[in-house]
Amino acid sequence: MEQNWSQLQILTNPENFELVTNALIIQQITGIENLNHDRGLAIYLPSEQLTKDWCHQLQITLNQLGLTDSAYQLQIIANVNMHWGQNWAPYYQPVRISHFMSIIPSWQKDLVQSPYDILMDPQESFGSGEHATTKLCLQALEEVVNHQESLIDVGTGTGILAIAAAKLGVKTLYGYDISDEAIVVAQKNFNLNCPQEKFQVAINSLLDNITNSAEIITANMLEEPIRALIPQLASHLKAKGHVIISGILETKIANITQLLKQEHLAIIKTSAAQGWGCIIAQKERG
Ligand SMILES: C[S@@+](CC[C@H](N)C(=O)[O-])C[C@H]1O[C@@H](n2cnc3c(N)ncnc32)[C@H](O)[C@@H]1O
Repeated sequence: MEQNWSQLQILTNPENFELVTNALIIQQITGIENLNHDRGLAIYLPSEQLTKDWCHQLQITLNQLGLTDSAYQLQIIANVNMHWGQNWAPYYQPVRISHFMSIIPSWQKDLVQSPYDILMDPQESFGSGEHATTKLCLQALEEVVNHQESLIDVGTGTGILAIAAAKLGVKTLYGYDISDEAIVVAQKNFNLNCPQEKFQVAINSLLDNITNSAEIITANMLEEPIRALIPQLASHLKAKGHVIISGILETKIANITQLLKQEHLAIIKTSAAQGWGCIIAQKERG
């Protein structure tokens, strides 16, 4: 039977995006996209799941996180994909990441133009390329990847960063996530894009009990897990290895760079888009 999906739009100012993202993650939602012109954030849920009770619970969570009712507006667009691949299509156009990399919805394979283009099912987990933090990490990967052998992607989500790294030439890829849904989706997307490469994906929080190291570590997560991850980074990075961090607000870049420096990671570059920040840092010594 065909699944009906509805879109929930949370209309609010960009300075509230992190709080709304936190609330959605608490509600077990990871597939979050920015609405055009930064009008707010949107998610998709099976229509029968997107009930008034569900929205009420979200309002309670938003409230607990400090967002008052007047700061946002919820709007439901019912049954957006009556026909899979037709009604989704207006919402998910290819997302241009750089001169030679785009994210293409998996049902529009014919739009793939470059070997670096990535196919994605955007509805599945956070990491469809729509979000500024994912774009910033992908752009950072293009700058950093240069014949390295291995990459660890913490909070892999759809696996999008590991896929991009594999396409850019990294040979051994590891992805970790606390969500079992993400693990399945990441592996599926990886196989769709890079069937010939190896991707070891596992459920794990941060890098707890992980013994392997890599030349690049990517982590696009909220500020709290990023802060918890920073002390672990150096020991999982090979000599002169790079970390790419995003998911933090642009206003928090200075705080996070400070923590990275304390772990002897030198700041190579910071960038920002739509209020979100991204940091590239490098291990100073082996
Ligand atoms: C913002 S999404 C990023 C997805 C993808 N890497 C990207 O760049 O688009 C964050 C992901 O981190 C995962 N996550 C959150 N806390 C985590 C933790 N402590 N350890 C591992 N993964 C975590 C979430 O389940 C989610 O899939």
